[in-house]
Amino acid sequence: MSLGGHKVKVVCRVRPFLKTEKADNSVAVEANNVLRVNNPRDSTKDVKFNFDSCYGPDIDQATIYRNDVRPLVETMFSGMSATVFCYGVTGAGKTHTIQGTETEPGIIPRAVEHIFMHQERDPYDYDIRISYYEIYKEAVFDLLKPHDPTLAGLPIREDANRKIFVAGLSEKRVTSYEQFDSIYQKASGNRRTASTKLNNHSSRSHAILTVQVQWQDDISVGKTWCGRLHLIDLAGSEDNRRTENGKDRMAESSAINRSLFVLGQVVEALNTGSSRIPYRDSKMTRILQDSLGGESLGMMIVNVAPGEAFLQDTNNTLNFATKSREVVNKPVAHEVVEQRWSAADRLQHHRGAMAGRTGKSSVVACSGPVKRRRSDETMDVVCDESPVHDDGTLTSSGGHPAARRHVLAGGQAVRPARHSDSSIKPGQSAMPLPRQADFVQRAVTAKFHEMEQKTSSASNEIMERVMRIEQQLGSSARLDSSVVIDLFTPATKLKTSRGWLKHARELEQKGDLEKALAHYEEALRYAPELNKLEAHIDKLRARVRRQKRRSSIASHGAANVRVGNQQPGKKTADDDCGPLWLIDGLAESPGAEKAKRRARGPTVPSKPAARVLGSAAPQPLFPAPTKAAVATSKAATKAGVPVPKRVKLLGSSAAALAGGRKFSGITEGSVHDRRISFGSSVLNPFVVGGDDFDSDLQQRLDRKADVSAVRTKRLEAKSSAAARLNRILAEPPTPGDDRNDKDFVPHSDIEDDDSGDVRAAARRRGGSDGGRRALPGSLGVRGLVEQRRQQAAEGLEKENAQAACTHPTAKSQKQSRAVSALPEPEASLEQFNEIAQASALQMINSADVKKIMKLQGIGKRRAEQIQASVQDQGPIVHICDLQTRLQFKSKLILAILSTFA
Ligand SMILES: Nc1ncnc2c1ncn2[C@@H]1O[C@H](COP(=O)(O)OP(=O)(O)OP(=O)(O)O)[C@@H](O)[C@H]1O
Repeated sequence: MSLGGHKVKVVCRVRPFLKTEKADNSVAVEANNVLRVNNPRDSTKDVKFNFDSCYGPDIDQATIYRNDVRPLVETMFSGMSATVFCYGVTGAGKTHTIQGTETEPGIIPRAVEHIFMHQERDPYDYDIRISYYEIYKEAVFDLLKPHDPTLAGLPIREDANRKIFVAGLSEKRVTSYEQFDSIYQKASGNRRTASTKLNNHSSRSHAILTVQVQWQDDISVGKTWCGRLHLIDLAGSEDNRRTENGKDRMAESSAINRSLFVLGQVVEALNTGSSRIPYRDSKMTRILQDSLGGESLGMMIVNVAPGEAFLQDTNNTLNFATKSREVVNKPVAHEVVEQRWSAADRLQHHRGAMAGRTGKSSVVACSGPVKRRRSDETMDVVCDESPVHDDGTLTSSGGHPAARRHVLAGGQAVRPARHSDSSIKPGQSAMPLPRQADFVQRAVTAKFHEMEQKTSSASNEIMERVMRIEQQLGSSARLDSSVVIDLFTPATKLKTSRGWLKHARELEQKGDLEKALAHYEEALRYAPELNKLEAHIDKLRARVRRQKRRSSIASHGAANVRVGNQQPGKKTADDDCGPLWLIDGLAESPGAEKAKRRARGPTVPSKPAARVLGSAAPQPLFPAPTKAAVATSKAATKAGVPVPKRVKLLGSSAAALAGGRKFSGITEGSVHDRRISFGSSVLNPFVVGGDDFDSDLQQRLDRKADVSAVRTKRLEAKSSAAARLNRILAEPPTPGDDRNDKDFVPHSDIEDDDSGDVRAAARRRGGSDGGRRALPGSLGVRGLVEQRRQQAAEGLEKENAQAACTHPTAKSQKQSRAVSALPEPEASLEQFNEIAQASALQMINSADVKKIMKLQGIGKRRAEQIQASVQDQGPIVHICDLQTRLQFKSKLILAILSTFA
């Protein structure tokens, strides 16, 4: 029943200045419906906005409700839907208007109170239900349930009448205002709010409270009417520069602003008559779809914050509100909308109705949507209207749909029982029938009950299926495929299953077993009761496995089946290992293997793999492990010789393959610590092996032993060389005949030498004489040390040669280099160190990166550091200056000195 075009009503409300705000005259209500606002671009000019009503800061909540909201609430009782939503920037007073406070209740409490008052006045029995949800970051959450962060948002759907609803949303039936209030207060606590710079309790979501009233008309009996009221508190648009939102608040804010932007686009599209209205672009507009250009009555309360600070926002809000006034709705009265009820309700109602019909209960009226006048309390709702006249003729039309089911094919009908009449049993007529009709009546009654039961169980099943789906929808955004299958009726499931079966059989006949298997499995999903099919699938699975194994062996070659996770064609380190013979009989116990080996005796082939694979007949293949083999294996394990990981299939598996029999070998396994495991079977390590395996292993062991012997010798040689060098260096200087006067450097000469020469640097080392002391070993020391140096070098060379190391290591080479690069000699270790220091300083003060890098422990970075320091701060006088100037650790300084050691 359409009631013609109806424009969206727009009401403007200006909130009072808050204590923290500075009052001004930038926004003012001029008349009942005119609002004057300073032009934000030119404060000398004003802009005037016209709305259906305008309320200033001094107008209370009751007035607004009485003047504008109450008439809209009344329309519910004509079976219409109405929506009231508050719009405005953050802190403009939306929540205050719609929700209010304890002392100043807002629209929601007033409207609900009004509905209950209306109910008391009315003769009808109203079924009042509420649902309450929020749209937070584009996801819908049920506020009547405690917030569960693991749950995804609820989906928004369209029913058969193209009405939008939230699937899986809970509804609560309320019978008094007090009950509503306690539920509402608790649910409001679940709403997400946060403190921002502009509002201490800023709503971070759009909140929608729906009150649904349903009742049955007593004039047009059988018609159930439903009126709905949606009360919406939209979150406010936010300028993040002003709110100074953090990361979390920003994410919320962008979701809010985006949905409000879409709201603007929807209004624009409606006003311009666009072919596409972008309702679906945001959850909020999707929900408001019916109220903006739909079949609901719509009212928008525009909340405005006064003051210059909000002037720009106020102008934007009012411009949007003006546009919204042009939106036209086409409200209609809604008759019975049972499909909106949750499956649980429908099931409950249905069960109640069925029970009522069979005389088990008379509580239908309390749980179901079908309401009756209070005066009919004791009467079963389905018996209210009889489809038959007293004379047994069929009513041509009308009557409750449920009652219509009482009519039978043969034109006979039964008048169902009234529960108020306890003497009448179910199925019995309330009216006496002619005698000859008794028999017919009984037969008909029996038939009727049979049909009722069938219908009842089918309906129950459908209801239960729908309930399961609704639950799934409520708990997760994704539907399980099994639930989707659950949607089908048994007949559809069987039909679908047959379709899959047909294809599967065709594929099996063609020999495409894998695909056939997949099709059979799919068929089983739809008809899990088919036991034979299950057995067939098992068989087919085994066949597919065998087929795969055969093709794998054919492609890899039976003699070279790899184990482990190696990728075919990719060479790994294991490839270099020798082959590991895998001998068949893994599943057998070690005892049985032993017996077999004993029986075969010494006729073990030396190269079984080659032989067996080349032959068509199976051959005995278990070489008895010789003592030597056992010892070798143990030694190999001990020495950590890498275990070969390549496997060759031998034994009856390979032989069977060669002989054309069914192959039962194993292609997957792992080798660990010389044991090969395949599932639960573990191969005895000593069964693994053949002559060539053992000899290969022995060879490797020998090689390993050689290598370690060489290494030990080399190490010994090195350490003795080092010891020798130390001894030489530690020996005290013995001045003697080798004294060489020309090597004596007079003090004055050194002092004048600023070339950075080692001795000069050594002299500069400090001390009481200021470094002017001549080197103590200068009396012929050079000759002596030169001799020692030569001796050391010779010794080292000799030792190196003795080490019989044909491949000298880098370290020994370095050592030799170090010996040949020994600095100017001196007589004692102390003096030698002095010279080392001087040499190091000489290289350092050269400020040549390449030269500096020759010092041990100095890389390019450090060398550059040193260079920069020398260039900036002058030469380094003492080696310890490196510590103070460049924060070098003493370890590093020692390393530098050791360059010359
Ligand atoms: N008419 C009014 N009378 C008195 N105080 C008001 C009025 N309107 C709003 N306020 C006060 O202004 C402040 C902000 O109001 P409210 O929280 O309702 O704003 P809002 O528009 O819902 O903001 P947000 O969008 O951030 O949730 C509150 O402290 C509220 O008490």
